[in-house]
Amino acid sequence: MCKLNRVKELPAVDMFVTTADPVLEPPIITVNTVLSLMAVDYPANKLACYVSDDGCSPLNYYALVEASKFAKLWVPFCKKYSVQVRAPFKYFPDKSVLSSEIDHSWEFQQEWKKIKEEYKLLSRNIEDAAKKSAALDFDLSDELAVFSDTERQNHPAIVKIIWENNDGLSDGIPHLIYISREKRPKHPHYYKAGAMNVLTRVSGLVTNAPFMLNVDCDMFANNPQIVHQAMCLLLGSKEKDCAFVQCPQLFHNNPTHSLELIHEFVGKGIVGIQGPFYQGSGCIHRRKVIYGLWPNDNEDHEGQVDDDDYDELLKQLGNSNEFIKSAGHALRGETGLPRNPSNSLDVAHQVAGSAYENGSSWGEKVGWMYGSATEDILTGLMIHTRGWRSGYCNPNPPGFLGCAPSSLLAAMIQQKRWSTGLLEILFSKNNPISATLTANLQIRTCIAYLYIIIWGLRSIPELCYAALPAYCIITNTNFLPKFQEPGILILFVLFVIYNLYTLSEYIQIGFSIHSWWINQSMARIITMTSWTFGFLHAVLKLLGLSEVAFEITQKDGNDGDNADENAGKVTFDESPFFVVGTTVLLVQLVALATGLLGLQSPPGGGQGSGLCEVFCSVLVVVWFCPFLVGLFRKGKYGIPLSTICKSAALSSLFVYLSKKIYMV
Ligand SMILES: O=c1ccn([C@@H]2O[C@H](COP(=O)(O)OP(=O)(O)O[C@H]3O[C@H](CO)[C@@H](O)[C@H](O)[C@H]3O)[C@@H](O)[C@H]2O)c(=O)[nH]1
Ligand SMILES: [Mn+2]
Repeated sequence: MCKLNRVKELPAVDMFVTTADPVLEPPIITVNTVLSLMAVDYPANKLACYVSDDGCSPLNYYALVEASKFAKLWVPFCKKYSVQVRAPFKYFPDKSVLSSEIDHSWEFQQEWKKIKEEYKLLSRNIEDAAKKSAALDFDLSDELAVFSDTERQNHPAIVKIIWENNDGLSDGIPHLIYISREKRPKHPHYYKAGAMNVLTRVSGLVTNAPFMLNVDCDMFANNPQIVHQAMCLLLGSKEKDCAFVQCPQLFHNNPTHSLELIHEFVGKGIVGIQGPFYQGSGCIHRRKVIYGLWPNDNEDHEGQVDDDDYDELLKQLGNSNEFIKSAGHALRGETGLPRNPSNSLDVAHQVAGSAYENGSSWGEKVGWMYGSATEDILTGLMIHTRGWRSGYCNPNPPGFLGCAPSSLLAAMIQQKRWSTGLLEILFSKNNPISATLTANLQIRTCIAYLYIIIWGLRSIPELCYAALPAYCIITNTNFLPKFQEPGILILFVLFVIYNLYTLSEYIQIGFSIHSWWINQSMARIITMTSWTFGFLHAVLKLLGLSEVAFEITQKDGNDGDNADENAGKVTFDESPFFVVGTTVLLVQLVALATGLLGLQSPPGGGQGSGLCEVFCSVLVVVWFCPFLVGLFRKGKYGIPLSTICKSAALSSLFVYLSKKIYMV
């Protein structure tokens, strides 16, 4: 355990939650995240929770107001009984808490029941309000009047204090503040990065905590000690050793997600170089680093303030005197006077305005960086580029748990955005290579960044490799040695070693063989579909022909009832991702049928295709099994006829071109 008891007073932490769409991100999810943060084991007067709502949704606001009322029961209950998981949607279904805790008295049982009922009521109220708002029959009471006449992409800034811990009680309930930044059609808003920058500025005015925790709306605090744990790293080392502390992204609805493997076998290695990448959620940043400070800005003058450095930075932060003053405090490590949140509201609206960043360096040198759909990796890279290190916090139980996309389509959209965003970084002037050559990014960290940011490039060779066996079978040629030739042994050994090696990684961390297989198949599908589109999108953006938008991932509601029933079934729609996937499959099927029926072209100069080509083709079919099943299913679990027709046309084109190229 760490030595936080040596610290006289715990520092304040501002906690940020971002949400952007009350349909794709049901408010009850955000509410659970907020409740879990408000209930962490940390003095309540040192915490403030800020929720950014890019959806400008009265429903979200209403849900948070209701949540703040429930928090008055929930937070004391959690602290009194040392509840482990402080997101009610996870806590209440787990009946074992009632039976296993022997010393839990009759009193506990009564309270448990009462609070469970209250949570049910809260969920129901939010659901009812959602139905009304869907029918545009939402009662805009006085409090909600600010939302009238607003459009999602066109509205003034709304900053509202939902709950204020007025008496500064350490065992009270932390402040809860709602922010919907100004949006105007002509002003770019930079998606999540823009939202994070507004959160940074508004919180700078209101509480100005030296540390900022940020989580996505679907990522609840799963370990009530997490803020303490992160502080051990942030306060326990020299500043320059830790610009931010990142908890690995883990998922409550998909514990065997392939990201887990990356954390285990790549992430932990990176920790030993300059520290983990910033992953967008479950991370605590130092405010002054976000304001653009370099590790050596105050190195030589321990305790002394180098005014020139700071003045230079302050110039970049926009033109609100109040905000600059607060940023000055933050950069100098002074806490400033604790303020009453309601006193800062006017300026808060100003810094949440869409024009505030004009002429400043937000998004370029300070704050969350603009220019990539994976703003997290870019922002972390820029911090590492300045020479900072980062810390890794992976307590048991895990600090945060999020929600992985549960449908194939949602995963494909997310992966497309990631691959585009990562390539945007590769193609930008801030890429890791130039960061190593011209700034302070260590060479091994550079390689680690390159390892992930070139993901999207992989789609093209993979598509070629998938096409190759089919091409060979159709044209009766070969790209692999014959079965009886000794050369085949080399390939066979490589194939077996690769698969055994990846399988052993799964087994080492206690995952099943089945999860290995599912992830192998998903990796092939995602690479050939999402990453291809991601790559094309990044190229179009590079050529100035397209803009990259942040398509939000669909999050499932917290009821989880329907989830099990349909688990494992893949749903399809007319999305182009499925056209590519179905085409890859059909091409193999056509090739295999051609081979079986002996319709191949007569062998030319070569030896004709053999068993190895057939094996490769069958392997692709097996990887694309979800599509094969989809061909025969009806309704949403079947591939739509229009998609099959498009894919059939593309496959015919492939066969035609293969024969044509072969003839030439
Ligand atoms: O215009 C926007 C778009 C998104 N978000 C928020 O951004 C977060 C992440 O969005 P999500 O759709 O869940 O994307 P994911 O791909 O699941 O997110 C991962 O990837 C993102 C980009 O790399 C990171 O920002 C996230 O932290 C990381 O969890 C959510 O809280 C959204 O509400 C906004 O606030 N404004
Ligand atoms: Mn997400």
